[in-house]
Amino acid sequence: MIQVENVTYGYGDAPVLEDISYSEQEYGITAIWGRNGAGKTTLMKLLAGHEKPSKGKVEIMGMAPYNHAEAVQYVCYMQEEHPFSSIWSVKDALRFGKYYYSNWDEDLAKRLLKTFRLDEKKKISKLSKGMKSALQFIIGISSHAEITILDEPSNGLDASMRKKMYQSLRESHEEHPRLILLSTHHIEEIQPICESLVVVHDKKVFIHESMDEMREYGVWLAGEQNKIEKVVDGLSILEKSGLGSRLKVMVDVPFNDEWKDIASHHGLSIEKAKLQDYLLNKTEEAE
Ligand SMILES: Nc1ncnc2c1ncn2[C@@H]1O[C@H](COP(=O)(O)OP(=O)(O)OP(=O)(O)O)[C@@H](O)[C@H]1O
Repeated sequence: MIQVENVTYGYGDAPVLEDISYSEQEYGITAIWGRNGAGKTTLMKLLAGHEKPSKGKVEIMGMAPYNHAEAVQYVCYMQEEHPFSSIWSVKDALRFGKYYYSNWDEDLAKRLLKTFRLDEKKKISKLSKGMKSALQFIIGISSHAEITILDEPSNGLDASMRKKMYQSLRESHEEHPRLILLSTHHIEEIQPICESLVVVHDKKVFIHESMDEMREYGVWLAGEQNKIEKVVDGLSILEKSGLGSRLKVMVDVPFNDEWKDIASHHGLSIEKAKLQDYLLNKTEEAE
């Protein structure tokens, strides 16, 4: 569905993404995570055909999306601050969605307006940041586009609205499976509804893994310093803190029965690290 081969792209001389290769061949929800300025939006723009790679090849359904109407008909790309016309109302934006996306689900759009308490008559220019995000999300998800790309859909939404968003996303995807790519800084919250994870870091697609796999990684071990040092010898330590003779370390291993047995055997406490903390450490380690 998506094929990126040896792509380099930058806005000036320095590349933002360099020689990246990445593909998605199955339906599912993929979260794209990375530090500020890592290049998530840039990757999404390349996929949506808004930018042309300086080197390499981007393909959507076997076609290069840049300046290619046939290819982009499969794509709905909702930018972070989507440039709606300032005179449009919410209703106008939905009318645009209905006109533009051939698989548009009007019932879903209407239902989601109620879920997010959006008034159809309200001018988009008068919406709060969170309400605008909700509108963009509603259009993105109601498009039923084969490839739906959402840039920071939860931007500005409060915790309760984010919860509603994740739930609607999962339900809609289960009813109409498709490929949904979304960038996020709320990885901890969104990971339960995602099939896979892409991490953009250091100009590369640094990680592309199934979420089931990623959820397992990152283990906190705590206990007596000498015991910890013995157990983690030769392993990748992602974070370390100590107090007196006690040590706490995050290790780059899976949280599984084997590690629970090792910890119990050495009298150490063991805990799963949060995915967000694990990724922050992994990307720091790689710097
Ligand atoms: N239109 C532009 N002109 C020049 N530089 C740009 C432009 N858009 C992005 N950049 C630069 O490209 C880099 C990647 O930006 P991008 O928006 O893709 O990152 P991001 O991962 O989406 O970041 P964030 O999480 O902060 O939204 C940054 O250094 C940014 O300053």
